[in-house]
Amino acid sequence: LLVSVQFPGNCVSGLVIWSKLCGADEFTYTSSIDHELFYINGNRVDKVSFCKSFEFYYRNGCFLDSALEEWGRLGRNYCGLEIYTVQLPQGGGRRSMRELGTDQSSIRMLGQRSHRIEKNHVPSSWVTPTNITMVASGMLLLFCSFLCGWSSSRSKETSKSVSAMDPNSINSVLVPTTPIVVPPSPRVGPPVPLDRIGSVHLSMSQIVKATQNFSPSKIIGEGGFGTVYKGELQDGQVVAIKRAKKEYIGSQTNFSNEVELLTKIEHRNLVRLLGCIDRGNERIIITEYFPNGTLREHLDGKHGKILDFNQRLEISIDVAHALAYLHLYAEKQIVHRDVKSSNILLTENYRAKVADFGFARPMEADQTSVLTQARGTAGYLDPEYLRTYQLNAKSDVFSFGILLLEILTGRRPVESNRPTDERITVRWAFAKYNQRNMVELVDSSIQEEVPVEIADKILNLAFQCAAPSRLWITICEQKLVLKKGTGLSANPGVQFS
Ligand SMILES: Nc1ncnc2c1ncn2[C@@H]1O[C@H](COP(=O)(O)OP(=O)(O)OP(=O)(O)O)[C@@H](O)[C@H]1O
Repeated sequence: LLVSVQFPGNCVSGLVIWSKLCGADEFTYTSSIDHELFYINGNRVDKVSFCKSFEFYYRNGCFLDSALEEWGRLGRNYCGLEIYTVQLPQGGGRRSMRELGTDQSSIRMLGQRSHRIEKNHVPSSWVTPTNITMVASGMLLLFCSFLCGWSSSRSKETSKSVSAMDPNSINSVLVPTTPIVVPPSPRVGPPVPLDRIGSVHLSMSQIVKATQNFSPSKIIGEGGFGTVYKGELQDGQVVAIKRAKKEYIGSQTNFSNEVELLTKIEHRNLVRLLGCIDRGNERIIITEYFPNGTLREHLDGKHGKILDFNQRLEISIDVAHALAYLHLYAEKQIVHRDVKSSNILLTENYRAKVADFGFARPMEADQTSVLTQARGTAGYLDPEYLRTYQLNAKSDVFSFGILLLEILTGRRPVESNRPTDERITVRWAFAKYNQRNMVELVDSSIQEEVPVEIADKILNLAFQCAAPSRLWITICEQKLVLKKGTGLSANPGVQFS
């Protein structure tokens, strides 16, 4: 939901947004003859940060048409975005502040220039402890590790996004599908030599040989920051070789630092780093190879066979175990920052391996959160992290909640081709859940019957994890930890307590 506010004097305007996905933020702009000032939640920010945040919210459909229209009418389109708004028929979709106030939200005036929605962000049904005894024999979160060097390429200030326009929709938005990066933060740790890291020590010429000189026929995937090749080593071992694009190789890379960190991490649900090369213009990571591809590909039906419900539960548990390891048991706590279905690789037996640690961030002992640039992928990003840049493990918990919804529904976190009110999966699912419409919630491609009580528990957990406030995410996180070794069972109906 979004409320647009015009302030007196024609020189100040603001946007206040609230949504389950996006959280609450106030965007304020002031101008006088010789300067412009930008604020987010009352804090002065530079124009670049302001526009990046604004753009993110806009692209995720967090703004309501009426507010954008107001913003545009005031001539506040400073961020170079083309704002699309379409009048809804019969007045639907235009909601005034007053309407919002009577519609579950109460609005508190914080002063002439500042309005904030004080709605209880989490519907009460999300937080009833008895609702969820659930989950997770390891639905603990947070994963681990490695993919060393991606960090390096990603530590550069790159903001890559793929735009998907849906001109037929009520409110066309641009949806970034690859990781977004907001302002930079200092990196930690000195670089270390990489030569002997991992169990596979290859020279560049051996890599060239294993990939047939990076032959296009050996490409198994393309990410935002590099190309992944299938490589066959001299001893017959098949590996995945990820080669960073040249444009992401910079001098300030912390590639080696991260490699060193990630090699200390080992868990059966984490993709194993086998080796790295950081020489000249090359940043290469060698990992285990998984012929079964990514979870997202399976949810999209790209591998033919559809994942059954049991397999989906196993995968959820595996990811939870991986995250629990990263957050609780690794030498240093590690926040992955990019938990998503396309970063979950599947083994031949459909067990999950969390991959892609390019954004992963180690936390120092006793450090509960760290101020850092917002990184991750749209749709999976913890709104509080986005708002405050304070990163902690709860951001991964949030992403895990979104992932659970993906696994159960088969939908992507943001479905840009659907009608506006169905586009954000967590909102859509929560609405259906409140209507007790379980049939529509469960992926229709699942052939077997899904026990309603199990689907209910998964959803309940997902909503607690993907709550807009960390207060509620904490509840989810604690439950997952307390429930370690119990709860979610891959054998539906037997042990899902
Ligand atoms: N170890 C692996 N085994 C098999 N396939 C892999 C492996 N690693 C990556 N891939 C394939 O390569 C694709 C690209 O992976 P990569 O990690 O570079 O990008 P991504 O995570 O999809 O995108 P981004 O890096 O932009 O988030 C994956 O989607 C997957 O299909």
